[in-house]
Amino acid sequence: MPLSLRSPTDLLHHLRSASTSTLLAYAALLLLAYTISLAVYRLYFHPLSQFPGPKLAAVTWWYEFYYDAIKPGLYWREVERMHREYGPVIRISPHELHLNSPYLWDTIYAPKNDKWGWGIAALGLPDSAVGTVSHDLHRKRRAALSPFLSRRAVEKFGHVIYGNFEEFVGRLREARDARVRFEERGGVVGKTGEGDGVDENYGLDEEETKGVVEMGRLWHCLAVDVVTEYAFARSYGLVRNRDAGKQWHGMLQKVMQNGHTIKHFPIFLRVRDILTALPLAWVERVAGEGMAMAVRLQHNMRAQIEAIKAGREEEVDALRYKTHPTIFHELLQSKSIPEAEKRTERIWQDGQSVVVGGSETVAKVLTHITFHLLEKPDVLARLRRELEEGGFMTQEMKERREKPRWQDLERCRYLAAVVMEGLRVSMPAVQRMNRVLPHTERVFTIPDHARRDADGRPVMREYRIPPGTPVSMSPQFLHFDETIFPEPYEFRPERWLEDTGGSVGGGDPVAAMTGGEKGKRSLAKYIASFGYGTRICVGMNLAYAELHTLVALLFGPNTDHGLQLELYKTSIEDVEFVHDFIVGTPRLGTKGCRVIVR
Ligand code: HEM
Repeated sequence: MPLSLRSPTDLLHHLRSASTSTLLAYAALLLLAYTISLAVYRLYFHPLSQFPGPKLAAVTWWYEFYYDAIKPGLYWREVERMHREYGPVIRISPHELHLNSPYLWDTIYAPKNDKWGWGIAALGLPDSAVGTVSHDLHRKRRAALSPFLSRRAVEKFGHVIYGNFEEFVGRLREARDARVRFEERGGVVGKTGEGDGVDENYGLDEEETKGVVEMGRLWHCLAVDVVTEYAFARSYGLVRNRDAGKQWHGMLQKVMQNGHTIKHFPIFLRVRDILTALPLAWVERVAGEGMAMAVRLQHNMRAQIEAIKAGREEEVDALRYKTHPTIFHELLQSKSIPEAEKRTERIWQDGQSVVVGGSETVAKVLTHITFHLLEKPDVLARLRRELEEGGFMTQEMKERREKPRWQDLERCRYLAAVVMEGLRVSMPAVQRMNRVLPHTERVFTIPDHARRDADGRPVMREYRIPPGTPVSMSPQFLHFDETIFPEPYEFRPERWLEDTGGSVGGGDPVAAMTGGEKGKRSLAKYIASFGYGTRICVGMNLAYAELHTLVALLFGPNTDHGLQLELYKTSIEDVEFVHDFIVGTPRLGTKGCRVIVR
């Protein structure tokens, strides 16, 4: 019988009397109609409909999800392909434009633009400075954080880096001894190819017992130890505790790999909340020791904050700061934020962001530098020569067995160049940096390399970005842009010495990067490893102090550990960035940057 509905009451009556299968059919039809109209809207009527890009990416988030989560971490490659086909401004999802032009970084990141809430929700730290969407609120939160990480503050903490480095050297010595013992039993570890005593089928752990060290993990543990001692006045001790380091590092790799899935389905963040609420023994059983350590860190931070607030941290050993005030003392005393901003539930998030922000990033750069120095003996030799001849250690310092100071080391131009090149190639932060453009149209004119004029020059094009549009840019496109860094895949520190703007070795590297020193921003302004503009990394001073000092301590001629590293079955494919798991990650299945110690 044909359906005749004359009023909404008829419709309701009809639905009430309809069978389940009819209702399901109606629901499916409705869903189909909604999907089709949404697709039509996004393709033809959406404010971004005029921008080029694959139709599927404009219609649905699943396009991005596929490359992010299934491929995984390869959407950046697809975005790179889209730029080649469609030009410098493209639509990469229903709501987001991606821009690729070295000339737009200041335009997008220097103004007071907000972050895009969707883009940073996966971090799970909405009340930390880094997770704050609003520009104005972020300014206050950052002002409270900055003094703790200022240059002056960092200069006083050289001993934190040296102390933890000693533990690191201890681990390298253990590895050397393990190799010697293994070889004494007739095994062979080294670049011997055929007949090598370490079987390719061995896992990393088995290799470790024969003296092979995966430097990515060891640097990571050291970076965690330094940043936790700096921020919470007690080192997490991952270098010393090999198993804990392994668990923690493994957990973090998984969290980073799942970052994109959480971005698309933030509901998974609730799993973290549930885990935090469970007893630690259960967390360990359900999610492993690494996750239990992360939850324990959260509990400790909360307890430390509460104890400081109540003035009773001296009473409990586990909460007492051993050597210096913690990041939480700084935040609780800050005049830059009102009392409401000092609630425990907010400031532990700043504590967490410092651990997350200051560990794998630092480790990634150090791992790349390690690989390239060991792979290029001429670069290593030049570095050692310049450190030797630069006068960074006086005779008295050597006699007193003192360590070189960061303030002095950063004057070594070649060391600074090695660090800058490490920052460029290692891609410690590869995620798209989102900003929402303000509520007025933005217009800019840039070259479109996908279209050429009769003389082969890129055509200049004007782009009008609708108000309120989320836009993003990716550091990897900047760092490997051959118009700025010729032969971009070559690790060539010399390019920084040729830089007429003198980006390196002339003093404060942070000032050089942020344009604080007039005339010192030529090449450095094309480095976005630390982010860019108003949200640039607040931990840069500590990062540079670690990078300069640790490279000089491990590879320089003035230190007394007497150890020599040699790459072990490691090629560029084991370190170079392939997957965007928030930090740049090499091919899946690699055993990482492995060395043996002599
Ligand atoms: C080579 C080392 C490092 C790299 C490559 C790096 C990279 C970055 C990047 C890309 C951002 C901006 C994120 C965004 O736009 O949302 C950032 C922010 C941040 N970093 Fe770092 N970082 C490094 C070292 C550190 C260290 C050592 C610390 C802690 C002591 C730290 C703490 C932070 C914090 C707290 C923020 C948030 C700043 C804000 O939103 O105002 N980072 N970092």
